[in-house]
Amino acid sequence: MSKKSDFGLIGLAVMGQNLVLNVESRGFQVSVFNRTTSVVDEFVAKHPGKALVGCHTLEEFVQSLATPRKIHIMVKSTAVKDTDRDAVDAVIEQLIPLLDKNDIVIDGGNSFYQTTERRDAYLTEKGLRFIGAGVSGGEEGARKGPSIMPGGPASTWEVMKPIFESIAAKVDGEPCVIHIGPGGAGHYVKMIHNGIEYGDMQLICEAYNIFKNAGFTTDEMAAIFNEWNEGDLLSYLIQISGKALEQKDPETGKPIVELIVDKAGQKGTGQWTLLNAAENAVVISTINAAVEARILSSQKKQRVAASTQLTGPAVNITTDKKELVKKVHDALYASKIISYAQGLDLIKTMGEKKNWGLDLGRIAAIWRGGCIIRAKFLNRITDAYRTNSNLANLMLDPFFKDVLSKTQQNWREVVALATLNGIPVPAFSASLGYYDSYRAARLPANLLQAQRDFFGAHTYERTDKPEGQMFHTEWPEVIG
Ligand SMILES: NC(=O)C1=CN([C@@H]2O[C@H](COP(=O)(O)OP(=O)(O)OC[C@H]3O[C@@H](n4cnc5c(N)ncnc54)[C@H](OP(=O)(O)O)[C@@H]3O)[C@@H](O)[C@H]2O)C=CC1
Ligand SMILES: O=C(CO)[C@H](O)[C@H](O)COP(=O)(O)O
Repeated sequence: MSKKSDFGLIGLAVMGQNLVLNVESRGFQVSVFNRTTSVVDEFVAKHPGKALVGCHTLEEFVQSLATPRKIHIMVKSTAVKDTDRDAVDAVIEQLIPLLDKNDIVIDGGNSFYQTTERRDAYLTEKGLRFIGAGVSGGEEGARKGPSIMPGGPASTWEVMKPIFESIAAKVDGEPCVIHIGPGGAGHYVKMIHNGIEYGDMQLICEAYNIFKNAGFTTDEMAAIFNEWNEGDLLSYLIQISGKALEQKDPETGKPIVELIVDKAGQKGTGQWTLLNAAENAVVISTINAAVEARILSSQKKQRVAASTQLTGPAVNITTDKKELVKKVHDALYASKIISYAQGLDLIKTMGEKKNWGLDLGRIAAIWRGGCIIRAKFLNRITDAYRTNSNLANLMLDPFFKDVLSKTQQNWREVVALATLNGIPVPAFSASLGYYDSYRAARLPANLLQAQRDFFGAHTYERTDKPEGQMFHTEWPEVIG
């Protein structure tokens, strides 16, 4: 073998293959390996003339790479606790004896950030360098330019920067990749990106469900999403929703969306986001609602059985169609802002706790292109944090404050309309509940504190006494 490769990738499934083609297209020679080696042969044969080196063993693969080696692992990740071991660990274990000091191992899969921290410590101890990089954009993004969220030592990032910057999506000439922070910071931010992705998807589905119940045809709904994609809601997920609604089934001629079973899958990143939010006492009610909506959707048999037993109102939506479209647009826009406010609040909280030095403005900027949540309004989020990096909550940025003020009447009407008609809008209403709770100078938690003190002598603070001074009341006995 003459020239050594600049980059190596293990795991030639959909993401791996497309990333390889992307890296190769930027002028790098890439070595590839896959556990099932026939996949290597098929892949290389399918792309004649490209600077690809197909390898049948890991030994051959490692030897084909220039040092320090840059090895990107893109295999199935399933570990959900730092004690779990999965395919990424299996590949790392096989690689370790073959590598030299300072070689770089990158895990580009959707790994849980705590497993990334474990792997980082483990490989560092072995004299190797590790990067846990979240990659978003699906198949198309991987091929044409994803958003990449790498975590790990800044010095290792510097080595990887030329390749990562050349393959990432570009927005206004800026690559959609930055060094997120040390350790598991990159995979952590990717996890929250996915939580936000869940929120966006559920909100779009709730808008669709209202339209459907109001009697809109699938083509009408497609046209609405296509139109929305020209305005404030311009985003990849709105775009693909419009396109999905347009698609007809070749067999029946019916809209394909209406033939798809209403059971949502999920691989885990949304649930991890929920667990992490609970651990850090951060409210992410919109994202929670989105994850739970997928769970309830998957309980199809129970829902079908319950639909014949539990009653609800007959749907009767008489709102003018044009007016309804505007109202739902505003409800979706406002709820989306809340979802991002919550996700970013969680990132901020964890970043501070872990001392990761996260820059929310720069993180929002790399989500503007390449990734699944890419959207026009991420420019506004970027601006908001560039103007005030200490913003307590995205809702308080002047631009978003104004949007929430202007959209809230329609938002409230949509939640009320859906509720009165028995149409579930868990994410729209959770978002509104968050907004109203966050802006309330006084919540009913005073009564809650009284209850706690009543049954458990948990004590409370008083409005007329200094903060931190605790009181207890001798409540009457109620058990006779
Ligand atoms: N699909 C997507 O849109 C996105 C996926 N991701 C993440 O990227 C990673 C790759 O995703 P995707 O391309 O969909 O592929 P999959 O998650 O379906 O993983 C398949 C790949 O993993 C390999 N693999 C599985 N088990 C092992 C093992 N024990 N040892 C070695 N290799 C193994 C397979 O090899 P073999 O061919 O031998 O079975 C194959 O190359 C995942 O972590 C995923 O979560 C991130 C962003 C988007
Ligand atoms: O990471 C991604 C995009 O950013 C993947 O598409 C992810 O697998 C989607 O998650 P889920 O399968 O849980 O819907």
